[in-house]
Amino acid sequence: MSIDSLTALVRTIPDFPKPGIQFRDITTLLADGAGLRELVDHMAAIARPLDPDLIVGVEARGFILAAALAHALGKGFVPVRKAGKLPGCTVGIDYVLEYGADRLELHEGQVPQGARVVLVDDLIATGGTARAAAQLLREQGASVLMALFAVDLPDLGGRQTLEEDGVATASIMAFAGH
Ligand SMILES: O=P(O)(O)OC[C@H]1O[C@H](OP(=O)(O)OP(=O)(O)O)[C@H](O)[C@@H]1O
Ligand SMILES: Nc1ncnc2[nH]cnc12
Repeated sequence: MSIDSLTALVRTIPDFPKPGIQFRDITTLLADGAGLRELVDHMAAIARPLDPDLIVGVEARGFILAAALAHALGKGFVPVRKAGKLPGCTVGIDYVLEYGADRLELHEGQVPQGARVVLVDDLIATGGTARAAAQLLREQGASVLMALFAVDLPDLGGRQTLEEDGVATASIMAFAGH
Protein backbone atom coordinates (compact mmCIF):
# COMPACT_ATOMS: atom_id res chain seq x y z
CA MET A 1 0.00 0.00 0.00
CA SER A 2 1.40 3.42 -0.97
CA ILE A 3 1.69 6.33 1.44
CA ASP A 4 -0.97 8.06 -0.68
CA SER A 5 -3.37 5.12 -0.14
CA LEU A 6 -2.58 5.18 3.58
CA THR A 7 -3.19 8.93 3.68
CA ALA A 8 -6.53 8.45 1.93
CA LEU A 9 -7.65 6.29 4.88
CA VAL A 10 -7.42 9.30 7.23
CA ARG A 11 -10.75 11.13 7.42
CA THR A 12 -10.92 14.92 7.68
CA ILE A 13 -13.71 16.38 9.77
CA PRO A 14 -14.07 20.18 9.48
CA ASP A 15 -14.68 22.37 12.52
CA PHE A 16 -13.97 19.74 15.18
CA PRO A 17 -13.58 20.21 18.10
CA LYS A 18 -14.09 23.89 17.36
CA PRO A 19 -14.55 26.12 14.28
CA GLY A 20 -11.51 26.39 12.03
CA ILE A 21 -9.89 23.10 13.03
CA GLN A 22 -9.63 20.48 10.28
CA PHE A 23 -9.62 17.35 12.44
CA ARG A 24 -7.49 14.56 10.91
CA ASP A 25 -9.26 11.47 12.18
CA ILE A 26 -7.10 8.32 12.13
CA THR A 27 -9.88 6.02 13.37
CA THR A 28 -10.78 5.26 9.75
CA LEU A 29 -7.20 4.14 9.10
CA LEU A 30 -7.08 2.12 12.34
CA ALA A 31 -10.28 0.29 11.33
CA ASP A 32 -8.60 -0.91 8.11
CA GLY A 33 -6.52 -4.02 8.83
CA ALA A 34 -4.13 -3.61 5.88
CA GLY A 35 -3.80 0.11 6.59
CA LEU A 36 -3.05 -0.37 10.28
CA ARG A 37 -0.42 -3.02 9.52
CA GLU A 38 1.17 -0.83 6.84
CA LEU A 39 1.29 2.19 9.13
CA VAL A 40 2.88 0.24 12.00
CA ASP A 41 5.32 -1.42 9.58
CA HIS A 42 6.44 2.00 8.34
CA MET A 43 6.88 3.24 11.90
CA ALA A 44 8.80 0.09 12.86
CA ALA A 45 11.13 0.47 9.86
CA ILE A 46 12.05 3.94 11.13
CA ALA A 47 12.31 3.09 14.84
CA ARG A 48 14.00 -0.35 14.68
CA PRO A 49 17.45 0.89 13.54
CA LEU A 50 17.50 3.31 16.50
CA ASP A 51 17.41 0.28 18.83
CA PRO A 52 15.37 2.00 21.57
CA ASP A 53 15.00 0.57 25.08
CA LEU A 54 11.39 1.77 25.38
CA ILE A 55 8.52 3.18 23.36
CA VAL A 56 6.69 6.04 25.07
CA GLY A 57 3.18 6.97 23.89
CA VAL A 58 1.07 10.05 24.63
CA GLU A 59 -2.58 9.76 25.74
CA ALA A 60 -4.88 8.96 24.19
CA ARG A 61 -4.49 8.37 20.49
CA GLY A 62 -0.74 8.02 20.84
CA PHE A 63 -1.23 4.91 23.00
CA ILE A 64 -2.69 2.95 20.10
CA LEU A 65 0.27 3.32 17.78
CA ALA A 66 2.93 3.34 20.49
CA ALA A 67 1.72 0.01 21.89
CA ALA A 68 1.53 -1.51 18.39
CA LEU A 69 5.05 -0.28 17.66
CA ALA A 70 6.39 -1.56 20.99
CA HIS A 71 4.91 -4.96 20.19
CA ALA A 72 6.42 -4.94 16.69
CA LEU A 73 9.88 -4.16 18.11
CA GLY A 74 9.58 -6.42 21.17
CA LYS A 75 10.11 -3.43 23.48
CA GLY A 76 8.22 -2.14 26.49
CA PHE A 77 5.57 0.55 26.30
CA VAL A 78 5.32 3.43 28.78
CA PRO A 79 2.29 5.76 28.86
CA VAL A 80 2.48 9.52 29.26
CA ARG A 81 -0.98 10.50 30.52
CA LYS A 82 -3.06 13.58 31.10
CA ALA A 83 -3.05 14.81 34.73
CA GLY A 84 -4.63 12.67 37.43
CA LYS A 85 -4.94 9.40 35.48
CA LEU A 86 -1.87 7.48 36.65
CA PRO A 87 -2.28 5.72 40.01
CA GLY A 88 1.34 5.73 41.18
CA CYS A 89 3.75 8.55 42.07
CA THR A 90 4.12 10.80 39.05
CA VAL A 91 6.35 13.47 37.59
CA GLY A 92 4.66 16.01 35.32
CA ILE A 93 4.85 19.02 33.05
CA ASP A 94 2.33 21.69 31.98
CA TYR A 95 1.85 22.46 28.26
CA VAL A 96 -0.26 24.40 25.76
CA LEU A 97 -2.25 22.66 23.00
CA GLU A 98 -3.66 23.89 19.64
CA TYR A 99 -7.07 24.09 21.34
CA GLY A 100 -6.44 24.30 25.11
CA ALA A 101 -3.93 23.71 27.88
CA ASP A 102 -3.13 20.54 29.79
CA ARG A 103 -0.63 18.67 31.94
CA LEU A 104 1.23 15.47 31.11
CA GLU A 105 2.40 12.95 33.68
CA LEU A 106 4.61 9.90 33.79
CA HIS A 107 5.00 7.24 36.47
CA GLU A 108 8.10 8.11 38.44
CA GLY A 109 10.90 5.64 37.72
CA GLN A 110 9.20 4.02 34.75
CA VAL A 111 11.65 5.63 32.35
CA PRO A 112 15.05 4.90 33.91
CA GLN A 113 17.92 7.38 33.87
CA GLY A 114 19.81 6.92 30.60
CA ALA A 115 16.95 5.10 28.86
CA ARG A 116 16.92 5.46 25.06
CA VAL A 117 13.33 6.11 24.07
CA VAL A 118 11.26 6.68 20.96
CA LEU A 119 8.33 9.00 21.63
CA VAL A 120 5.17 8.24 19.63
CA ASP A 121 1.97 10.17 18.98
CA ASP A 122 -0.69 9.87 16.31
CA LEU A 123 -0.30 13.45 15.15
CA ILE A 124 1.85 16.57 15.56
CA ALA A 125 0.20 19.96 15.11
CA THR A 126 1.81 22.87 17.01
CA GLY A 127 4.19 20.42 18.68
CA GLY A 128 3.22 21.60 22.16
CA THR A 129 2.30 18.12 23.36
CA ALA A 130 5.35 16.36 21.95
CA ARG A 131 7.70 19.10 23.15
CA ALA A 132 6.32 18.81 26.66
CA ALA A 133 6.57 15.01 26.58
CA ALA A 134 10.15 15.15 25.27
CA GLN A 135 11.09 17.68 27.97
CA LEU A 136 9.53 15.51 30.67
CA LEU A 137 11.48 12.50 29.39
CA ARG A 138 14.71 14.46 29.32
CA GLU A 139 14.08 15.65 32.88
CA GLN A 140 14.04 11.97 33.85
CA GLY A 141 17.49 11.57 32.30
CA ALA A 142 16.21 9.77 29.22
CA SER A 143 17.57 10.22 25.74
CA VAL A 144 14.80 10.92 23.22
CA LEU A 145 16.12 9.24 20.09
CA MET A 146 13.18 10.38 17.99
CA ALA A 147 9.65 11.72 18.16
CA LEU A 148 7.68 9.66 15.64
CA PHE A 149 4.21 10.57 14.36
CA ALA A 150 1.71 8.97 12.03
CA VAL A 151 0.50 12.40 10.84
CA ASP A 152 2.26 15.74 10.55
CA LEU A 153 0.56 19.09 9.95
CA PRO A 154 3.69 20.85 8.61
CA ASP A 155 2.04 24.26 8.24
CA LEU A 156 1.78 24.43 12.05
CA GLY A 157 5.55 23.99 12.42
CA GLY A 158 5.56 21.44 15.24
CA ARG A 159 8.28 19.19 13.88
CA GLN A 160 10.51 22.19 13.21
CA THR A 161 10.09 23.34 16.82
CA LEU A 162 11.07 19.90 18.11
CA GLU A 163 14.09 19.76 15.81
CA GLU A 164 15.14 23.18 17.15
CA ASP A 165 14.98 21.61 20.63
CA GLY A 166 17.39 18.93 19.37
CA VAL A 167 14.77 16.18 19.04
CA ALA A 168 14.90 14.23 15.78
CA THR A 169 11.46 13.73 14.24
CA ALA A 170 9.75 11.66 11.57
CA SER A 171 6.23 11.22 10.29
CA ILE A 172 4.57 8.84 7.89
CA MET A 173 1.90 11.15 6.44
CA ALA A 174 1.51 14.92 6.09
CA PHE A 175 -1.51 17.16 5.52
CA ALA A 176 -1.33 20.76 4.34
CA GLY A 177 -3.29 23.36 6.29
CA HIS A 178 -4.59 23.07 9.82
O1 LIG B 1 1.04 19.20 18.40
P1 LIG B 1 -0.08 19.64 19.29
O2 LIG B 1 -0.62 21.00 18.92
O3 LIG B 1 0.27 19.55 20.74
O4 LIG B 1 -1.31 18.66 19.04
C1 LIG B 1 -1.16 17.27 18.89
C2 LIG B 1 -1.81 16.52 20.03
O5 LIG B 1 -3.23 16.74 20.00
C3 LIG B 1 -3.89 15.48 19.96
O6 LIG B 1 -4.19 14.99 21.21
P2 LIG B 1 -5.34 15.55 22.16
O7 LIG B 1 -4.73 16.43 23.18
O8 LIG B 1 -6.45 16.12 21.31
O9 LIG B 1 -5.81 14.29 22.96
P3 LIG B 1 -6.38 12.82 22.63
O10 LIG B 1 -5.26 12.03 22.00
O11 LIG B 1 -6.71 12.35 23.99
O12 LIG B 1 -7.55 12.95 21.70
C4 LIG B 1 -2.90 14.57 19.29
O13 LIG B 1 -3.17 13.20 19.56
C5 LIG B 1 -1.60 15.03 19.86
O14 LIG B 1 -1.33 14.44 21.12
N1 LIG C 1 -6.04 19.11 13.38
C1 LIG C 1 -5.97 18.09 14.23
N2 LIG C 1 -6.51 16.89 13.91
C2 LIG C 1 -6.43 15.84 14.78
N3 LIG C 1 -5.85 15.92 15.96
C3 LIG C 1 -5.31 17.08 16.33
N4 LIG C 1 -4.64 17.45 17.43
C4 LIG C 1 -4.29 18.75 17.30
N5 LIG C 1 -4.70 19.24 16.12
C5 LIG C 1 -5.34 18.21 15.49
